[in-house]
Amino acid sequence: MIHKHAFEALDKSFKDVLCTGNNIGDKPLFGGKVVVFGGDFRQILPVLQGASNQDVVSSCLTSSYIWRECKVLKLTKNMRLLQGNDQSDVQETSDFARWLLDIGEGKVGGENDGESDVNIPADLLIDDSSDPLSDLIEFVYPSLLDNFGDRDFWSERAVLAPTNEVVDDINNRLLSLVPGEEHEYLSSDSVCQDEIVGDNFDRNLCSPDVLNSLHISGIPNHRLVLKVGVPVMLLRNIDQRNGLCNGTRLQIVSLGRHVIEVVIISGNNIGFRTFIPRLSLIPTDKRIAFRFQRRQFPISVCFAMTINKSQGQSLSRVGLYLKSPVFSHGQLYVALSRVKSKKGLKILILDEDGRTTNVTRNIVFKSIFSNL
Ligand SMILES: Nc1ncnc2c1ncn2[C@@H]1O[C@H](COP(=O)(O)OP(=O)(O)OP(=O)(O)O)[C@@H](O)[C@H]1O
Repeated sequence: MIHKHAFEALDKSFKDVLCTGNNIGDKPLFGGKVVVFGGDFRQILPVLQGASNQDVVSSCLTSSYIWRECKVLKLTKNMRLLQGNDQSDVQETSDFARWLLDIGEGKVGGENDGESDVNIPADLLIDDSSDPLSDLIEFVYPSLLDNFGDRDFWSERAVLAPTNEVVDDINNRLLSLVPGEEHEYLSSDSVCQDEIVGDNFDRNLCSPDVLNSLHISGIPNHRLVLKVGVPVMLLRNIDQRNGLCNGTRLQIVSLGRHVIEVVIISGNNIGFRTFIPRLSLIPTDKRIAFRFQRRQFPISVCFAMTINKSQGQSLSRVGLYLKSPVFSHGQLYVALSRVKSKKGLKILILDEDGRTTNVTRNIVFKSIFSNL
């Protein structure tokens, strides 16, 4: 979800462009233009590092002066679930849709202050078996080797997990299973020049080895290993008109030295073939005390993806792997609500001892709903 400051900046720009006079208080909101916002406050709220629950809620549109002048209209049908089910499933679909809303609003798991343990129904769980993770992967990607060449097979399925670490493990596991020669692409990392000029910058703190070892959300890893045919996700907006946006899923067609040929497998332009170049990417993570740039292909393997990255996607098969529980508002709801049918969802939950369980954590900052 977008920070309220983005909407407030847009409001002020519209007022500057469309209104006369110097007193901003006299100018109508958005310069008098009607603006339609779309969103779901059950989903993940703005990501603010190190912020308290209250800071996060305060960063939302509902805490802005704009909200006082908004009229709220509510959508009542889950179109995603209506698409993926036939008439025989009406009751099951309606019960599942209601359960999803209850998860999103923190009504499952009894009275709580925003964090609760919820019991997941048995028919959604991967049963205890000798290798439950393999069972989850087999559910999402059945007969992987037989289907490897089929583009449609990759377009509507994913394993989801809360953290990048778990996602990387699953991606590496699946990459090693699929046929084909591995191509390794190493990034070139360097500290941005403006950090160094005229400063007592300690270069030893950020040697190439240190920079290469950084794993940062939204930035491809230093070492990117790919094979022809694997699904990858684009990590930057490259060409929105042709459907090449942050989050678009692609399949590798060929692996060159300087460019990678891909075909789009999700979004508006499925089937479009194009080339992805290396880009210089600068992380915005405030936990890193200096600015550096990584020159790398802006893609990551996406057999598995983080729950945050899955926002906006509609999938026919989802395997939710909760090796550790979710850690922020809306993540469980987003993960569970990506599927087009209940049949397309399986969940594997591990407890602290690594044993399968049916209980997991749900986090809902309930104060976000107070202004709606
Ligand atoms: N009016 C409609 N008729 C038929 N299908 C629809 C309609 N509206 C949405 N859908 C389908 O429902 C799915 C979800 O739509 P969309 O991604 O626009 O919703 P959303 O509110 O952005 O979802 P989310 O925020 O949960 O990602 C899509 O597969 C879309 O094709």
